[in-house]
Amino acid sequence: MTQGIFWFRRDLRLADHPALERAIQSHDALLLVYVDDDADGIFDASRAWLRRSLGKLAEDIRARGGELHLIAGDPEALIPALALATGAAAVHISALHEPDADARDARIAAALAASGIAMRRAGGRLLTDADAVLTQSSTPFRVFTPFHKTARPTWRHRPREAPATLSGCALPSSLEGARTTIAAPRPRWDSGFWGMWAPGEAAALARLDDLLPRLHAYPDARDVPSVEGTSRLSPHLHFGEINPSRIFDVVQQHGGIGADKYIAEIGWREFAYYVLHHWPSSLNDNFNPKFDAMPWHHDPGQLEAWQYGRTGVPLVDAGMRQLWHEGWMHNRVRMVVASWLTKHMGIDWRQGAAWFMHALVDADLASNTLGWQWVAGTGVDAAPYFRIFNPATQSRRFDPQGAYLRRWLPELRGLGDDAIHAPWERGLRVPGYPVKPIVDLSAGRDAALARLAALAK
Ligand SMILES: Cc1cc2nc3c(=O)[nH]c(=O)nc-3n(C[C@H](O)[C@H](O)[C@H](O)COP(=O)(O)OP(=O)(O)OC[C@H]3O[C@@H](n4cnc5c(N)ncnc54)[C@H](O)[C@@H]3O)c2cc1C
Repeated sequence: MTQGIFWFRRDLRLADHPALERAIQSHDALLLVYVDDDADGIFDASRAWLRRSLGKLAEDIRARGGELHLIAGDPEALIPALALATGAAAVHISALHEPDADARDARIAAALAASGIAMRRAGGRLLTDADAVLTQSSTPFRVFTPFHKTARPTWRHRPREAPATLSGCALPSSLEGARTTIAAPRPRWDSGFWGMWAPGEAAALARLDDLLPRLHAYPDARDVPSVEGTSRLSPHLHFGEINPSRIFDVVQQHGGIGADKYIAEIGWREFAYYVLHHWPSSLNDNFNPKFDAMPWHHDPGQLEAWQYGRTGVPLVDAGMRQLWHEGWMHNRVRMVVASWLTKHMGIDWRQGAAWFMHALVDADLASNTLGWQWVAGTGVDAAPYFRIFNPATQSRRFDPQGAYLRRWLPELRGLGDDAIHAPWERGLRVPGYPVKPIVDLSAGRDAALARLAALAK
């Protein structure tokens, strides 16, 4: 009988799971484990998600006769120890496609190999082979559209049913001391999340089903923050509760208006991982080094006003409060709040990205970094720095009746449909809300352009 280990990470599902399928085919007995490593890049809001997602996965595994063991500690020590204690022939994983995590996996693979144990890595998080999708001169793409045109024809989906049964291997007694549970946040700041979210594979598949009848409206509705115009699949994708190949396949088969636009957004996620793969330093460094000399503004007070939705700019404040209450923010509003922070307030994109990583349930190194560098104008793709969103104009355009603003800023509910976008323009004073924006809109824009001009010299 051969023993194997399946190490779950951000692939918390049972269907469409190439690594799990291979592990089941390779061994008679499979120990299923999740290692809770606080240094694993799982930040606060997403940790609340993780806790519930693991609970659902454990239930799904139990229903098939198996057991998911949750242990805490450093995987570099625990995985080899577990493999030795169980006499495993191989440890199976899905690739994470993040520079630090991949380097750690390579070290674990080397440690296992030294004991004659294999580490078997499969895909399942992405559709694109980053090393195979290149320009005609064999260099990586720097711009989304040609990347997407080249990558999309290579995307494939091979449906895989969830296994009907799973074996229930016990945790070796030498590792009993590492057994853990993930505690609920204290205080329960996440309580607002769960009216909106249901972590787990079944809920991810239900979200995909829910999208299909709305797909025809997606190209326009995706920009309107007051309606459910998008799929809200991002945290499910982040935790691997659904394989993006399934989404691609289902949406492509459904077809019609909206399918291509939706698939292009899945393409942006692919592009984010592609950029991270080819330029791993873009996690911390400006993609364009010209911006290294940017004189970012250091102002903890202003940063905090942005974080807690007290800038006096309704669309920015509504977005930041949605983020705090739901652990998620609409994409259009993410762009506006990020532009406001980096351009009008002149604060380094890395500070905004760090707050998002803390507060988003879909916090994802690749997509978050690409999003911030794109909006800040320091990144890949043709998004110039001098593109500066006017938050009042954006608000009037994408939330004309102020429905989104009224939802998240109850203090402004009594204002008229136009005044609510920029109360200061009419000298309106609303108790409990800033009298004017923390940075004047046109002065902030001029200052941002002046910083750019100084860089160009
Ligand atoms: C500053 C900034 C930070 C961001 N941080 C993150 C993040 O940490 N995690 C994250 O998943 N997305 C991030 N995004 C991208 C995007 O805002 C979210 O993916 C999207 O809002 C999720 O909602 P949805 O699932 O309803 O999207 P839908 O419109 O339904 O799109 C479907 C899927 O496509 C992918 N997608 C859509 N837009 C993008 C995009 N611009 N970049 C990458 N993938 C995209 C997501 O996986 C999404 O779930 C960020 C964008 C910006 C501007």
